[in-house]
Order: sequence, then C-alpha cells, then structure tokens
Amino acid sequence: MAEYNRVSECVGLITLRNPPVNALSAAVRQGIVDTVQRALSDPNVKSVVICGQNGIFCGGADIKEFGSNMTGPPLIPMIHAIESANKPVVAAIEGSALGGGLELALGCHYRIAHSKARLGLPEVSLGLLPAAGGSQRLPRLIGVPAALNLITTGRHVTAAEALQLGIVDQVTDHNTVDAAVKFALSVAGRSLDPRRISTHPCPQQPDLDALFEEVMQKVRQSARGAIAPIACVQAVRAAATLPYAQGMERERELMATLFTSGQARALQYCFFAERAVGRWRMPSGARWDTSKPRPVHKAAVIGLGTMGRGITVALAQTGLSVIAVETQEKQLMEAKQAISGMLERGAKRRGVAPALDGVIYSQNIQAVADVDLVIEAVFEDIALKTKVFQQLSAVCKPGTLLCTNTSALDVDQLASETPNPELVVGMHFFAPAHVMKLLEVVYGPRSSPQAVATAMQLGKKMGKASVAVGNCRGFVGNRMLKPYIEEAFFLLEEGATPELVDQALEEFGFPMGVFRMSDLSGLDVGWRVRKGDGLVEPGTASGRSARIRQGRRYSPLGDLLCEEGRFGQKTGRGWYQYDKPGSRVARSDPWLHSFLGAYRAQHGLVARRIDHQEVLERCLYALINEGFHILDDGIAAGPEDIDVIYVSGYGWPRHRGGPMFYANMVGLAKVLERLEHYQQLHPEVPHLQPSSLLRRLVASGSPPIHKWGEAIKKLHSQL
Ligand SMILES: CCCCCCCCCCCCC[C@H](O)CC(=O)SCCNC(=O)CCNC(=O)[C@H](O)C(C)(C)COP(=O)(O)OP(=O)(O)OC[C@H]1O[C@@H](n2cnc3c(N)ncnc32)[C@H](O)[C@@H]1OP(=O)(O)O
Repeated sequence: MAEYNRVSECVGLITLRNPPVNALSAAVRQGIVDTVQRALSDPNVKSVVICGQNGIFCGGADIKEFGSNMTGPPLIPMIHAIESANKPVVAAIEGSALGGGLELALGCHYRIAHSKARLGLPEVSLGLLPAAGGSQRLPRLIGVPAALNLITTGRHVTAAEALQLGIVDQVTDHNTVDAAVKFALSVAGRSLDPRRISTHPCPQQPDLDALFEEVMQKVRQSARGAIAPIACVQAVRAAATLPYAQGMERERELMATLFTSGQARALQYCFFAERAVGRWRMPSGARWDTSKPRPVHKAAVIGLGTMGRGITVALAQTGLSVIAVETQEKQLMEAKQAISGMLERGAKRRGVAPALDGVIYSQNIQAVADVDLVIEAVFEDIALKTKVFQQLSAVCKPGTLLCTNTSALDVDQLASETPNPELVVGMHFFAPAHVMKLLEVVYGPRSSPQAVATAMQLGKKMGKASVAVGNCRGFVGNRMLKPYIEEAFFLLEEGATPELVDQALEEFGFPMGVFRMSDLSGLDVGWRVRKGDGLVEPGTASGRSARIRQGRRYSPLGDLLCEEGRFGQKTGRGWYQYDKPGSRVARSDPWLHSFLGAYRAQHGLVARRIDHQEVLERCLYALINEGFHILDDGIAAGPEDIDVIYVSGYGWPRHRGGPMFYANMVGLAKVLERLEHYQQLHPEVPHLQPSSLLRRLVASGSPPIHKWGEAIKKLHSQL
C-alpha cells in the first residue's frame, strides 16, 4: 500500500501506508514499484518525495513475512529502480527509518530527516544483515569504520548524528514532507550521477586489514556464539574490497545463510515475544486491554539497601517524584550519596540533567502518606515485611498501590496481612535494579487487575521488560533456576569441575557459567535460603544417605564452602579463587579440586568423565522441565513469558530464543527422551521427572511453540 499524489504541481508524493510502522510488506513493495513507475512516467513530475504515514517513515522489511513464503516484488530491484531513476527522489524521514526502511532511503538520491527521527540498520538484532543493499551502500556513504559500528551493533542514531555522519542531507524541526518537497523542487534537473551511492567507491581507509581484524575479534568476543554480527563484518568487508555488484552477491550469500539459520528464527521470536508479554492475562480472565492502570505521579521506596537504591534511581529517571525512606540515619546518608552518584552518571551517559531534585529522602515512613505507589525493598524477612506493609496500610492515602520487591517470599501472605489485598502486587527487580531490564510483576489471587496494570505500565515506563506472573516459590525465574543449579552441584559430585560446567554453559552462550555467577552473587544467598528450608545439616555425615534430604537427592557442596567462609568474589574465594576480596577475575583453585576429591571419597562417589553435552542436557533440560511445570500450573500465561524472563534477566543467549523456544528447536520429543534417560539414572531427583505438560505436547505431535496454546487450553499465549 503506497498512495500517490502530485503536490506543488510537479512533485510526485509517495506515502507508505501500512500501520503501525509502514513495514515493507508485499503490498507496500508493490505499491512503491507502481507509484515510482507512475511518477517517473508522468512528464509533469520533475521530482519525487517518499514519506510514510502517521509520522513514521518505515520500520523495515515486514518481519512477519520472514516466516512464510515471500511473495511480491523483491526489495533489491525496487531500490535499484529508485536509485537509477532520472528524476531526483527524496526520502522524507519522520519517526524511524530502520532496516529496509533506511535501505530504501539510501536508494533515494537525497534524505531529509526530522530532528526527532531515528535511523539505523538493526537487522543484526534479528539475526540478519542489511541485505537490501544496506551493507554495501552505507560504507560507501559514511566510510567503513562508522558503517561497521552501525551495522554490527544495530544501534539507532539520532537525526543529528545521522547528519554528522553524512547519512542525511538536511535535518528539519518543521514539517518534514514540506521540507522535502521544497528540497525536491530545488534539486529538480540536477545531475543525479553523484547521488547514486552504489556507484561510489568506498572511502579510502588506511590499514583496512588491521581494522577488520580488530573489529572481527571484538565482535567474536561479544557475540557469544551469535553468527549475524560476524556476517555483518564480512558483508562490510565485501563493500570495502569488491566492486558493488560482487559485494551485492556476497551480501546475498551471507544473508541466505543467516536467513535459514535457527538463530534468526530465535531472534525474531524474541522480538515478537517481548511485545507479546505486554498483552498480559491473569487466570481470572483479567487482561491488559480491559484493565486501566492508575496514574502514578509520586512513588516511594522503603529500604535503601542495594535493591532500594537501584529502584529509586530507576523511578527517578522516569521523571517521577520519589520519596526514599530508610530508618537508619547512617544508611540514609550513604544511600543518598550513592543514589545521587548513580543519577549523575546515568544523566551524563544520556546527555540530560540528573533528576536529583526528584528524590526526597526521609527517615520517617509517614513521609509516604500522599504517594500513589510504594515499593517495599527491606530485608527479605517475612515478619519485617509484614510490619512494613501494616504501617504502610495505616499511613498511605486510600488506593495507594503497595508493591513488594521480594525475590522469594509469599506475596499472597503479605497481601493477606493488609486490609486491602487487592492493592498488593510483587515487583521483582533484578540487581542492579536501574540497569537490569527484567521486572517480574507478581499477582496473587486477590490482586486487582488495576494493580497489575499499574505495575506493568510503570515497568514499561522504566524501560523494563515487564512480565506478569503468578505467585509461587521463586516466581518464574528463580523457580527454574533451582533445578539448574542443583544439577550443576550434582555434576560436581559425579566428577565435573566448576571450570568444565562453566565452560559448557559459556560456550552455549551464557555470559557466565553457573559457578562464576554464584561467586558473583554470593554463595551465602542460597545458603540462607537452604537453611530457612531446613536443608542444611552439619557436614560430618557421609555416604549416600547423607545426601538425601527431605526425601530427595541433595548436594551439600555449597553449604560446605560457606562453612569455610568461601562466599565468592566478596571474600576472594568461592568456586574459584580471586586475587583479593572483591576482585572479578576468577582463577582455578587447586584447593577446590582437592576438596572435591576428598568430598567424593568421603561419600563413596567415583568420579567419571562428564562431557559438555551432559552438562547442557542436565542443567538446561532440568530448567526447561520446570518451565513446563510453570506453564501447567498457570504461573506463566505462555512460553514467551518464560523466554523473555530468561533472556532479559538470566543471561540466556538471545540467539537461542529463551529456554522454551530452545526446547521447541531441539525437539520436544528429544527433550522428553533425555529427561527420561537421566531420570532413570537418578530416580531420587524429582526435577528430572518429565512434566506432564511436556508429555502431553509430545503426545499431541510436538506442535510448534506458537501452537502450544491450541494443544493446551490453559495457556493464554499471545504469540
Ligand atoms: C533460501 C533463503 C534465501 C534468503 C534470502 C531472503 C531474502 C529476503 C530479503 C530481505 C531483504 C532484507 C531487508 C532488510 O535488510 C531486513 C529488514 O528490514 S529486517 C527489519 C528491520 N527493522 C527493525 O528491526 C525494526 C523493528 N521495529 C522496531 O524497532 C520498532 O517497532 C519501531 C519501528 C522502532 C517502533 O517502535 P514502537 O513504536 O515502540 O512500536 P513497537 O515496537 O511496539 O511495534 C509496533 C507494532 O509493529 C510491529 N512491528 C514493528 N516493526 C515491524 C516490522 N519491521 N515488521 C513487522 N512488524 C513490525 C511490532 O511487532 C508491533 O506489533 P505487535 O507485535 O505489538 O503486534
């Protein structure tokens, strides 16, 4: 769909019409081909302007089409036809020009952008490269280093940066189409040869080989196994070293490999999953589009430890007034300094003024009387939290939403201790709360839809990937983490080392393996939880029976390390050793290896050879199996909720789409078969017992992930 009008007598105006982002669907491509042809064949038309409706130029190729048989005119010849036109074609860029949208603009002879527009080639984040000539035209236009940066990171640039880089010719604060029409009139009749980017050589670059080598090394390191960033470098290299036609051929070959790769499917799934989680539903039937959030202008944070500080910063950065409460004076002063520092650094990075005045500090809980929403972030102790909630219920104005940032305690129990349980939800942030993208919004049976809608909207305002989940031990993320960590402990007992387990997980794509992560977050955290659960016993007992607790296999390895004072990085010793407490570089620790040897001997365990595949299958399939239980219990509405939680909060490699998508890619029957295999070998490990949902899905023919909802009626997947 592209509309054609003649304006100012001799300018052909083509408007892309495909809400919401004017993606280049088959119909839009056909519309462009037809209207360009019409403009070029009209003798009264001297120049052409292409714009998009509703303030957005174009969000790129229609990603939804990638999963189907693509029909309609292909992009590349369409853009070539524009570039080789004998009348000037001007792109009027408002809103966004991304991916194929920018490639279309690069085929035009001139580009005029509104000052608020954003431009970029984000294909890499979808597992692709700019394959409608973008990888070949952009380096020719702005040079190899800048093009490499934009194409390998996929970052969006402002109009001002685009002007500085030479991507656009003019930036306007006024009506972009009017400016483009005026511009088009002014250039009518000029020679277009110098404006055809594909005919330009790439700007000369000294030490080209060294540059590509350096960038490739950097990209390989940060890609964690993703193939698209590497293909992006290869495509730009082709632009720098080959004639345009050959460069295009290389672009096509590289794209063909990426396009059919599982990684592109996974990354595109993530794109849609992140949007789908905003369309939340509760088992009661309450849903995002029928639940109106309450306005939140003023919020409060109670407790200014690490989490409370980060939450205060996240709230203040959205422009809210925040009352930050900490009863201990010394803590309050320290927190004020830390929060101000974080706000200042964040503002400097974003080039804005720090919201220091947005935060009012108080030692008195009465100060929160007129806020719209409170986030409690005191120590994880149910008695303390209950007391705080009771105080808040007495102090706050009627209707104030009471949120708890607990990561482990029972949100329903807390709600039941207040006179208005419908106003209570969990807002589970991840440390550091002003940086980490994930927010679990935890509803109980009595939470009102309005309370959930308000917390979800606030999460979105803070730029979080907010996922609504039901209340259960560990919610979604931590509940799935438990079997993953337990399997890693069991693998150590059976002969693995922390290095081996971590290497397998890091090669899979996690930024850190389970043991390095445990050292970072502190071994004492899990120890405290296990003590609370009555699982920790003195470490003198030996044999198999000493490793069965509460009727199931238990590994006391983490407890034994804690008894030695090895809490991880903060004590300089954990699963690894560190130069000094607080240092981050993990080194193999011979003490740990002999400790493991002695432990195995004490318990009559014989070390065996364990390979990466077993590590991955046991850790990941145990985690995935718990994900199926969570779906079956109705704690998550669909697999996309789990996947977004794992990709945004737990370091699951995005190019593998999240645990449930990964299970779908591996094949549900295979996951089931491997779980059954390990369950036979380890009958005392309940989390290896395949979930009945997994069995039912396999029995119903292992439908693809977006059809799980059809097979299992309880799911409310929004994919
Ligand atoms: C044998 C094999 C041969 C292989 C050869 C195959 C060759 C194929 C030829 C391809 C040529 C390559 C072309 C090109 O290089 C590839 C691309 O262009 S890929 C797309 C690149 N574009 C993007 O990544 C942009 C994605 N979108 C965004 O970043 C944002 O949506 C936005 C545009 C900045 C707007 O943001 P918001 O206002 O916040 O809105 P939302 O993000 O919530 O989006 C609203 C709504 O729109 C849907 N949507 C957005 N972009 C697209 C899109 N490009 N295609 C389809 N749909 C899109 C989004 O999903 C939302 O809908 P909802 O999911 O909520 O229903």
